[in-house]
Amino acid sequence: MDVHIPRDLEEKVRVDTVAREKEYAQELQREGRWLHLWRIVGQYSNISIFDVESADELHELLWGLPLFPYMDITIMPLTRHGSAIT
Ligand SMILES: O=C(O)C[C@H]1C=CC(=O)O1
Repeated sequence: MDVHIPRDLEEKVRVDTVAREKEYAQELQREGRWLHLWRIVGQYSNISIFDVESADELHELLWGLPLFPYMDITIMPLTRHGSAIT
């Protein structure tokens, strides 16, 4: 996820949206649906791993992100590697 918040977005709206994003992201982590959340060093971007049942579920989850209107998201579906031991 690459975040591009417009520079002219009202400060109050930006602060509120980022706070709601954090709350939403932490709730999904507590639910076990957002397994990993890593910052890409030096960028307002993250690498995330979700555990969802379907593309529809992921779609709904991503649309619910308060920062969604300001994000470019690339999706890479993963499946378990046959040689993985964990
Ligand atoms: O900061 C980001 O990378 C965007 C987003 C993802 C989780 C969160 O709290 O904010």
